[in-house]
Amino acid sequence: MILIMTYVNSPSAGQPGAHQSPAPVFRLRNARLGLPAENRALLEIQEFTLLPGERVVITGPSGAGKSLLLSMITGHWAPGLEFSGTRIADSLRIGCIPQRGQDALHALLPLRRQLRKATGASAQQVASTLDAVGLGDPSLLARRPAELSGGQAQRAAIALAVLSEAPVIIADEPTSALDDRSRDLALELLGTVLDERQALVLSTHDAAAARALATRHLVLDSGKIASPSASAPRGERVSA
Ligand SMILES: Nc1ncnc2c1ncn2[C@@H]1O[C@H](COP(=O)(O)OP(=O)(O)OP(=O)(O)O)[C@@H](O)[C@H]1O
Repeated sequence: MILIMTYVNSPSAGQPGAHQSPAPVFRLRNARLGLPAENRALLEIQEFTLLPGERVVITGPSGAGKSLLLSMITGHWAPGLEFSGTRIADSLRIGCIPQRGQDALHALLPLRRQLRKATGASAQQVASTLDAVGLGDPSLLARRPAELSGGQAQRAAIALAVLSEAPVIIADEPTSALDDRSRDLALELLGTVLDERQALVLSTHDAAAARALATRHLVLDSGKIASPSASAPRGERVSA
């Protein structure tokens, strides 16, 4: 499976202006995903702006629209759904950390080789990133994804996201398949190894994830953002 998805680009979100704040990497305005056959909206987002380096955690009850919001960001939604509104992306690249790390990885290629192939990163970059996520053991590097534990595969998926250098990383319930120890490690890594310019949007049922990571916490309910959403200054976390 290819981790780095491409999607149709729109004109840059960056607006030359007097403000010092960085240009957004992604924006939605008056965005709606709906079922035209039933004339029904599933998700309506008036405004969502993502800045470089933000760590946005999305929570909300089952069916609230968390996965649909992530699909609005990637630009890939299920057949039969219709998007309307404005969707502005500043880059063609987006990284994805799925629920199961194995789903981000090519099933047949050894770990180190596939990270180099998928990202074009140097051997040195791959080695240091794998080391940073705790996969520096040489015996792991030659393994195929099926030969990794769930936690190791998730850390490999995080390494892939880092090496992709994609400005936006989405993660759909990335800790839900992990035991407590692997979950804590994956959260810690997400908070530390992503580049400070990479923006992360993570959906979860896990309040600990929101506490550990979020510089902004969005709560979705019934297909809408339940306001107000909490946010913290750059470099700080919000409590969920
Ligand atoms: N392709 C589709 N066709 C029809 N309805 C859909 C489709 N995809 C999602 N929905 C509906 O949209 C709503 C939001 O779904 P979504 O998967 O985004 O919820 P979620 O918050 O991610 O839930 P969960 O926490 O259970 O994963 C749900 O009511 C779901 O049934």
